[in-house]
Amino acid sequence: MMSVNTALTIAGTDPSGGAGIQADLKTFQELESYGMSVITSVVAQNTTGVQAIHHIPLKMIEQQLDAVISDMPIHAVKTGMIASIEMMKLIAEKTPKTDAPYVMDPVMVATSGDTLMEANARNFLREQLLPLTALVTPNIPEAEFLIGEQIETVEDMMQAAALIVDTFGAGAALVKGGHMTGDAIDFLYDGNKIHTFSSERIDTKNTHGTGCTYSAAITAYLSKGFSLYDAVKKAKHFVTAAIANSFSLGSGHGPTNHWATRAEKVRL
Ligand SMILES: Nc1ncnc2c1ncn2[C@@H]1O[C@H](COP(=O)(O)OP(=O)(O)O)[C@@H](O)[C@H]1O
Ligand SMILES: Cc1ncc(COP(=O)(O)OP(=O)(O)O)c(N)n1
Repeated sequence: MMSVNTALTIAGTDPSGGAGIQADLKTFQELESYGMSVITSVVAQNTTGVQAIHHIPLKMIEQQLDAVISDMPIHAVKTGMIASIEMMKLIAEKTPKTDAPYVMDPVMVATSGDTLMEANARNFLREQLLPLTALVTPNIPEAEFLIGEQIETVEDMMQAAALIVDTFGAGAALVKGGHMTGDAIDFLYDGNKIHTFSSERIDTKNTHGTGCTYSAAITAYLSKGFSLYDAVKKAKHFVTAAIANSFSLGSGHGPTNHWATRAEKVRL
């Protein structure tokens, strides 16, 4: 019998296919981890921004979680958009039961500027959910919120990664440099050491869903048993190729190309 590794995403949706659950499942599939999903919010959005949000009733989120956790093996879990404290409480109660590494993309605001997490839920995320993670993957504004300080330099990014782990209790922190200028540099602090992952900045406006895709790729690699360092290294390659081969679809920030590494014909 063929053995298979599995990854679960708990997140909101993107009907235009570039971000959220859709990006996560595409990424899991590309990286040959069997993808599963629990939907927290249905979001009417596209490359130009968010038009409307419908939160799934709490009971239904719980039933989705129970359905997966009670029946399926889960080798890695990621969360994306979790809008409210009530949803966070549920996830904090249920996900540890999976015993799988937990990757949190602390989605607060979309690139378009639309808010995806209620303001009062941010502190709860930091205080209650963060300590459950194997890895948290904030972009610059999210890292600034988590540490309560501005980030202006690469030294600030490294310090933020260390603070998020040593002070706030995340298992590891990957502070992403997509919002900086110059090369796209990310810093991983694993509790012992800072690791640097760098690529040239690609001149494109098609970056819708980059954060979702990156954290989903890390989750897929962890589900397959790669170390945290190797999972991030391979995922950085995956997201860079996805941005470099992105699609000018829609009239705003187009989506990335989730099959770009397959097209390279290189098995990572
Ligand atoms: N224009 C770009 N060229 C190359 N890499 C980029 C570019 N924009 C973002 N990245 C990379 O994409 C990944 C996602 O980062 P980021 O855009 O900061 O996240 P988010 O989508 O959560 O805001 C990171 O590895 C970052 O360095
Ligand atoms: C449902 C949903 N979740 C997360 C995001 C944010 O996606 P992200 O990859 O952080 O980047 P942008 O799409 O904002 O560029 C989202 N838009 N929708």
